[in-house]
Amino acid sequence: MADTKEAKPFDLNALTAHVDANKDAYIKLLGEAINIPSVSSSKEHRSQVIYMVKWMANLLRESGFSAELFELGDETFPDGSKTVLPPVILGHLGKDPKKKTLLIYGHLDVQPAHKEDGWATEPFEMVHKDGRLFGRGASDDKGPVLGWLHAIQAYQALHMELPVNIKCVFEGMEESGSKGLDELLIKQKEFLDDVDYVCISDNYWLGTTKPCVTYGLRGVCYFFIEVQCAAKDLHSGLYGGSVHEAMSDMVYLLNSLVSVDGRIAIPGIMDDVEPLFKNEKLVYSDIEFNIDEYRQMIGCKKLIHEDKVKTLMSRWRYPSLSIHGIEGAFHDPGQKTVIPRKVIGKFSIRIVPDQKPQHIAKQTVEFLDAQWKARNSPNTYKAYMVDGGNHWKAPLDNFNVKAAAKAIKNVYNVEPDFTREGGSIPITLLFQEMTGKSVILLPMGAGDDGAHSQNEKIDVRNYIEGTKVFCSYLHEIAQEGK
Ligand SMILES: C[C@H](N)C(=O)N[C@@H](Cc1c[nH]cn1)C(=O)O
Ligand SMILES: [Zn+2]
Ligand SMILES: [Zn+2]
Repeated sequence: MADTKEAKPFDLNALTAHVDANKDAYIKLLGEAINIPSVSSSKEHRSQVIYMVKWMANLLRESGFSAELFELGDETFPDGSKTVLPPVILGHLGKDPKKKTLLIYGHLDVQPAHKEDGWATEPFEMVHKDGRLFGRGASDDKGPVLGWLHAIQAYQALHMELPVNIKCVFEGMEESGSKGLDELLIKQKEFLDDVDYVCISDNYWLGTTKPCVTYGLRGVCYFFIEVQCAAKDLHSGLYGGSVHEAMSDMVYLLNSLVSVDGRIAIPGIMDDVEPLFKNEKLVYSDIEFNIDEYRQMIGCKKLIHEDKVKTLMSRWRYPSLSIHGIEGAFHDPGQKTVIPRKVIGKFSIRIVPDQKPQHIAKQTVEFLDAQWKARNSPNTYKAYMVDGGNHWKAPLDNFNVKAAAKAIKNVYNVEPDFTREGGSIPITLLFQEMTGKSVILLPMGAGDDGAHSQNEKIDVRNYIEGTKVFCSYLHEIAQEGK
């Protein structure tokens, strides 16, 4: 926003007071964002994702950003149908050559959600209850994206000069593998030329009380298995016993992938996992993490490992395989007696340094092909990787990490934990490789926010204090060499 008044000196107290005073407006805006069902995985919601991206671009422009929308072309689905991808926002605010340039990234799309999945309230209508803001995307990632905007607006409202030039990349396909984003950034590579630091707020604290700075992510390789047994669904009473059923084949294949204690059965899958470095376990033992609280929070009777270090290592530095669902299978309540004609099994493998998506794809498909051969079913079968996203790990000894830790200390008055994240943000490694600069994750939400789950929420405290952390970080990151 054009500012004719003389700039005031930096004052964190004034910024935090401004954030507190605007709490209600910030909550209202998050409510507007949550009410847009920007689910990237379904064709039906695509217009809503596009609407969400344009909504955000307008907010950025109102705050003085130049925010350009870049089209990514079409997405082709496995059945051959196509739909347009949502555009990506490449924005910038300030081009002062004397200032450093910070790149922030976030996503405006969300995971699917239906009240019938077990939500207490409508997922796309924000509910403010007991200091919590419920709704799909509250923590992942609409709250953090708006937090950045509000932090910048706080500087502007108080006529404090922004300490850094800001660039932003906000996309609408992160929850579906960030389709098209790599290609766009490679094509627009000059956009990243002058970036000095990258900061992403799209993950969560480990627990509910201690803030953290995150230096690693797992990657994700997502697979489909298709099995077809007939031209149409069949009455199981009339046809059962005469047909090789696709669903039985699918259960056999999916069951072959992983053992009860989480061991992935694919031969060679662990070969490229980075060996433990000397005393690595100490890195995890120092982190504040209560294994019983964790177990209770997720509502499990028993975890695979009872031990804190092993659990953290299994979430952060070892691969895992999860089975997500079977498209075409009957899942409604009640008793439908059908033999589905075609089913698509969906599973993913979270990958870690030094595993490579293409190699994982080859090992996995070869394994499934061998299982299929052993099954000796006459049905039609196909297994393939639909998306492969890289892991990311960064050094901790740099100014970006220091600035983030200082910002946390300034606001929360604690030293953060340094964590890795079991989830994935596919574009992170490319930012690091293309800029050659430090990338960090600075989470806003808490470990119990329920991202991707029922009743996702962000606590008002995290939303508001997290915005203050961003205010402070914008100042701290500008201090290098000063
Ligand atoms: C950690 C981040 N907020 C997130 O939820 N990422 C997703 C990304 C993804 C990639 N393919 C599908 N989803 C995740 O880790 O599942
Ligand atoms: Zn996210
Ligand atoms: Zn997510």
